[in-house]
Amino acid sequence: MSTVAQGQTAPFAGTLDVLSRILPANLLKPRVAIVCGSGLSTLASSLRDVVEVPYSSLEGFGKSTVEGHRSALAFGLIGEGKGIPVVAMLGRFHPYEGHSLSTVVYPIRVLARLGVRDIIITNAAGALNPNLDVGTIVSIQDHLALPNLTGFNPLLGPARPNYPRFLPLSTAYSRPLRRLVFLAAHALGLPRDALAEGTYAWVSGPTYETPAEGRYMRAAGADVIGMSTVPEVLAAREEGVNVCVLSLVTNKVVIPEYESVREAVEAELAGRTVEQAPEAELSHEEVLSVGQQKAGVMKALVAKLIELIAAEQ
Ligand SMILES: O=P(O)(O)O[C@@H]1C[C@H](O)[C@@H](CO)O1
Ligand SMILES: Nc1nc2[nH]cnc2c(=O)[nH]1
Repeated sequence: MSTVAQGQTAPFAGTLDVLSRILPANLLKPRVAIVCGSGLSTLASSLRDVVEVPYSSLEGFGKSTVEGHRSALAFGLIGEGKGIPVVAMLGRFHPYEGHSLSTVVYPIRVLARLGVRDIIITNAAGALNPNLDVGTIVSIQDHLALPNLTGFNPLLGPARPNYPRFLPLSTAYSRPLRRLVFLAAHALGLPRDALAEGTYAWVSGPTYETPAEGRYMRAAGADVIGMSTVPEVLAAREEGVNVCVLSLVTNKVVIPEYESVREAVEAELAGRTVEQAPEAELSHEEVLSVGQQKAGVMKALVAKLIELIAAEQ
């Protein structure tokens, strides 16, 4: 197995050939794809008649090395009767793992070639908007990607036949799919504040934000922040696939008011004590544990959304 270097011709024929030999006919042409974010691989447990294909058997696929991500595609059916064929990526690739941007988006391009028309991309994210509580699902309506604006973009490279040179992104997050997300939440009877709308900021990671960085991204208009998703959105749009992104808020980004250590020391020297707020630090364990605890609502929402997508055909 080799991954896809920037500028290298992607090995689609080999990947598709392996899949066509492994999968039964009713699973080979999935209509909808799900990308499972950190701690969210249980989203695929709504599928039945599942066939799992490890990434290690697929040329061009990398290995997910982040805890909470599995290295396999799961093909299966959702819904009653004949069912809707769906494929789930049980884990994704992040650039901070050392994967090239071409490897990060290669699975998305493969899914498009299998016939996927709608992709539901999920992630675990930190809330910058103080009104978003942990456990809220945010339907993403836009993104803010400093890496894209400063030269780290999966679409960089020579123009290719049949692909737009300048991809417009003003409608990247499908309004028809966002409508169905809110209808799905209504059908499930979710409380109003379980689902919000907002803008996702993409950062490369693997460091979490400093307070100043968090404050900056919030001031720039972002509601949640994470280390994935946007490269996948770009590749999906370039392939002509409709995109829906759901972020699960696993933590609030810590943006404290600065407390002066100088004033605390001066008070101490003067024999007074000054109360200082406890300092907080985020960990991936916290992200995963919240993701796993709250995955149930996300799973129900994604399954209902897929049923509504199929019903609109
Ligand atoms: O793959 P996602 O975006 O769900 O994972 C988030 C972002 C980082 O990869 C990781 C940080 O805890 O979780
Ligand atoms: N950058 C970033 N990614 C996250 N993924 C989950 N939580 C966070 C966060 O607070 N910041």
